[in-house]
Amino acid sequence: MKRVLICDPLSEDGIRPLLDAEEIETVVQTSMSHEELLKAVKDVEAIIVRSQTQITEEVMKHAPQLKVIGRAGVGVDNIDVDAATEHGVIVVNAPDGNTISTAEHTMAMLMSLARNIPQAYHQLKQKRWERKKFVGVELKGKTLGIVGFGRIGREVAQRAKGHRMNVIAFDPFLNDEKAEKVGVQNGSLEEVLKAADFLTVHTPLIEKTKHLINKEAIELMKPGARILNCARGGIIEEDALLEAIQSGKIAGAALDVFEEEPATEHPLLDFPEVIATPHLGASTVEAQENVATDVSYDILELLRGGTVKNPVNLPSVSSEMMEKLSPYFRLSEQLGAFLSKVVEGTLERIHVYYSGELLDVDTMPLTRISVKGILKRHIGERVNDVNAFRTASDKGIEINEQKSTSTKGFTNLITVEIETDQEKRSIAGTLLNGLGARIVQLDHYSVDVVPEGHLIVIQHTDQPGAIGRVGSLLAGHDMNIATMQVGRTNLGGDAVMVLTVDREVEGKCREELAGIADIRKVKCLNL
Ligand SMILES: NC(=O)c1ccc[n+]([C@@H]2O[C@H](COP(=O)([O-])OP(=O)(O)OC[C@H]3O[C@@H](n4cnc5c(N)ncnc54)[C@H](O)[C@@H]3O)[C@@H](O)[C@H]2O)c1
Ligand SMILES: O=C(O)[C@H](O)COP(=O)(O)O
Repeated sequence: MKRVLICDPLSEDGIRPLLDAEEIETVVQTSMSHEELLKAVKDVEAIIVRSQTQITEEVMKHAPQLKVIGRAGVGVDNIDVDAATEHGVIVVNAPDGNTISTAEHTMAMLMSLARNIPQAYHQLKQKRWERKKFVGVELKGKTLGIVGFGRIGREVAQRAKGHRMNVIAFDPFLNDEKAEKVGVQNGSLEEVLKAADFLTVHTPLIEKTKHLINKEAIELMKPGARILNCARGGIIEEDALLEAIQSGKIAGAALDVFEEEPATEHPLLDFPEVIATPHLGASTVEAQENVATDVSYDILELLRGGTVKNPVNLPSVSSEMMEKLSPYFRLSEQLGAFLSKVVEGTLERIHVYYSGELLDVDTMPLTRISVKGILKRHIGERVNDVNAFRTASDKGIEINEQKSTSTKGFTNLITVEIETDQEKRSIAGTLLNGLGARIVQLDHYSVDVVPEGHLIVIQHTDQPGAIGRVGSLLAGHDMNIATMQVGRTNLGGDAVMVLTVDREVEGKCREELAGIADIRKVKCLNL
C-alpha cells in the first residue's frame, strides 16, 4: 500500500480518485503541530497541502519514502522546491483550478472597497443606521492598475472592463500588442502606479516581487488611491501601507493575504479603511474541487509510474541521456540566468545554438533548462525543466534550437540569444576539460568568466582610466575584485567589463558605478 498524507482541508469529492484507488491508503490529518507533521510523514510517498502547511527540507528529511508533494492550489511558496528537487521529490500543483474563484474574490474586494460594504455592514449589525459615513466611489471611469498579468490578473481585467473601468497592466511578459488584443493598456510599473485609482497585485511572491509595492512605489501613486492584495502577503510592504493609510495618502486597502498568516493581530486590521478576508481567494466549492481533483490525478499518475500534468520541478531526462547531458545542465541554466539579468525589454524570442560535441546529442533538455534559467527571473520556482516551454509559449515567447558547425575553437559550445522588443543579446559558454564552465562570449565580446557568484557587467566606452575608476570605486566600497575581464570591439569603441566580486553589490554602489563617465550600463548578478 502506498500512503498519501493530506495535511490541509481538501474537498472530499476532489480527492475521490485517491480514495477510490485500491493500492493507495489516503490519510487525512490536518492542523498538525510541526512535531506531529514530522512523525506523520515517516512512511508516506505523497503529501498534499494547501497554503497552511510548510513543507521544509526538515519535513522531507523525515520522509524517506517521499516521491511527490502535491499543492492543491497555485502558490508553492510554502514548499521548499529547491530542497524537493535536491531530494528527488517531485512537486506538482494545480495552476488553473482556482483562477476564476480568486479573480471573483478580487472583484468582490474591489467593490466592497469602493462602497465600504464591510464597514457599513458592521455598523448595521451594531444597530447603527449610518449613511453619511459610507459614501463610496463608482468604478466606472476609474483606472484599475494590475501588477502581474497572468491567469488571475487577466481574469480580473476582463471583469473590470465589464464595470467600464480603464485597465492598465504591468507584467514583464506583456507588450503593447498582447495588451491591445485583450483591450488593456500596457504600462511600466511606474506608469501603472501613477495611473491607478485602484491597484491590484497578482504576481507570485518571489525574490523580485517581495515588497514590490513599497514606500517609494506608494509615493508615486495618486493621493486617495486604493490598494488590493489577493495574491500573496509580502508583495506589498505592510509597514509602508500602514503609514500610507495613516497619512491618508492611500484611501483604503483590501487584503486577502498577509506576510504572516494567520494574521488575527495585524495592526492594519485596526484601520477602518482596511477591509480584509482570511486568505479566502480560492475558498469556493468549485475551486476546491478543481484543485483537489487536479492534484489527486497527478499524484495517482506519478505513483503508478506515469507522467504528470502540472509538475513544478520534474526533470524529464532518461538515464542514458542524463549521462551525456548532465555535465551541461548547470552551464545551460547559468547562461540563461546571466542573460536574463542583463537584457532589457519584453522577451519575444529565445534562440539556443549548439556546436562541437553537442551536435549529435538531443539537446532539447538543455534548451529547456536555459529557458527555465531565463524565465525564473520573473516567474520564480514555478518554472522548471518540464514546464519551461509551456510557460514560454503561454507568454507568447518563441523558442528556437539550432545546431551550428561554428565551434569558435571549443570542443563544445552553447550560445543563448534573447530577442526583446528593445534589443538582441547573446552569451556563449563552454565546459573546459578539467576546468569547468566558462562564459567565453558576451554579445560580440570575447571573455573568459566563471559563471558563478557575484558578478558586475558593465557596458562602457573604451577610454583610458575607465577600468581604474571602477576599481577605485569598488575599493571605496570595500568590495574586493576577484576577477576582471574586459572586451572591446575596437580601440575607443564599445567595450564590456565583467567583474567577479566577493559579495553582493548594494544599490548605492551600483548607482555610483553607473554614474562614472563613459559607463553606459551596469548590471549586478548573483549566480
Ligand atoms: N488569495 C488566494 O487565495 C490566491 C488564490 C490563487 C492564487 N493566488 C496567488 O495569486 C498570484 C497569481 O496567481 P496566477 O495563477 O495568476 O499566477 P500566474 O503565474 O498565472 O501569473 C503571475 C504573473 O505575474 C507576473 N510577474 C512575475 N514577476 C512580476 C513582476 N516583478 N512584476 C509584474 N509581474 C510579474 C508573471 O509574469 C505572471 O504573468 C500568485 O501569487 C498565487 O499564489 C492567491
Ligand atoms: O496560491 C493559491 O492557490 C492560493 O493562495 C490558495 O491557497 P489555499 O489553498 O490555502 O486556499
